[in-house]
Amino acid sequence: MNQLEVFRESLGQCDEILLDALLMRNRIVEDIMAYKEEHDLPILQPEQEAKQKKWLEGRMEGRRHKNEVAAVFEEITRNSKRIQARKLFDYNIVLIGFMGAGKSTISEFLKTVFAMEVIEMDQIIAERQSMSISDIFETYGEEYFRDLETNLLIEMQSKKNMVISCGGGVPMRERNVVEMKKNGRVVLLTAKPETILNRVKDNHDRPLLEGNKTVPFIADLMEKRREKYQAAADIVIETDDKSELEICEELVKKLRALDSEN
Ligand SMILES: Nc1ncnc2c1ncn2[C@@H]1O[C@H](COP(=O)(O)OP(=O)(O)OP(=O)(O)O)[C@@H](O)[C@H]1O
Ligand SMILES: O=C(O)C1=C[C@@H](O)[C@@H](O)[C@H](O)C1
Ligand SMILES: [Mg+2]
Repeated sequence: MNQLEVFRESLGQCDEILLDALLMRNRIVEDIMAYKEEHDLPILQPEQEAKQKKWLEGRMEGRRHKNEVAAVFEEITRNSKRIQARKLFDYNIVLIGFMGAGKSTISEFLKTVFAMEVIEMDQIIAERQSMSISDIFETYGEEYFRDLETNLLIEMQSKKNMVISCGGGVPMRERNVVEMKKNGRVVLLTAKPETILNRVKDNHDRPLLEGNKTVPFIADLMEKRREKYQAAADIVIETDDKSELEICEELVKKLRALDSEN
């Protein structure tokens, strides 16, 4: 064997070790999940991730290839999250609820903790049409916009493990509810009108609320939509005075309970 062949042989041995370690790590991730479920422990423990990051920084301090190694570990962490998410949910999670209920916030949190992909329906529709939602309403009318929503929900049926953050009016059309349920569990986020007002008062991106930022207006519109939202929901989560972590933990628990019934 010449020197080059010796190096390649050694590299191959390193890859074998890495491969075995990765397979073992992935199995342990699944075991941890199963243990947490069995013992009714919180699935989400973000402090663990922070601990692992700190450990790596300590171990790599002043060493060569620090950034390269950090990038590999980031990817390993992301993949562990994906493994967890796939084990927990083999469908899409569809978030519905009133403006300001926290659909986008909780979607982003699910993306962080489970590395799930997020579809912001309003954003995708606006991007694809190269128009703002208000302009689509003004130019083509609400029916046209609702058709775009229906088509996007149908498109999402071929995907798995996505978080779909719906526009506030999506569940108002019955067909949309039928389509979202074909490959998704529907999570209704609720909040009291006072909470909603508090959350949206300084924001100007919600045309329906512009000039109407009062508790009576929000309560009235909420009441008009309540029945349809409730009818669409597989699970409901009240979000008042709860952190993102608490809401997501409740979401995981309730969805798992629902899945074990079916
Ligand atoms: N659980 C929470 N606790 C405190 N603040 C929250 C919570 N959830 C969301 N918020 C805040 O409320 C505001 C509105 O939340 P978000 O944009 O996620 O609502 P949304 O349901 O996506 O609204 P829209 O239907 O208009 O898109 C944001 O500023 C967000 O930071
Ligand atoms: O509540 C609604 O009817 C809407 C909410 C927004 O997300 C947009 O989808 C649009 O402005 C309609
Ligand atoms: Mg949103």
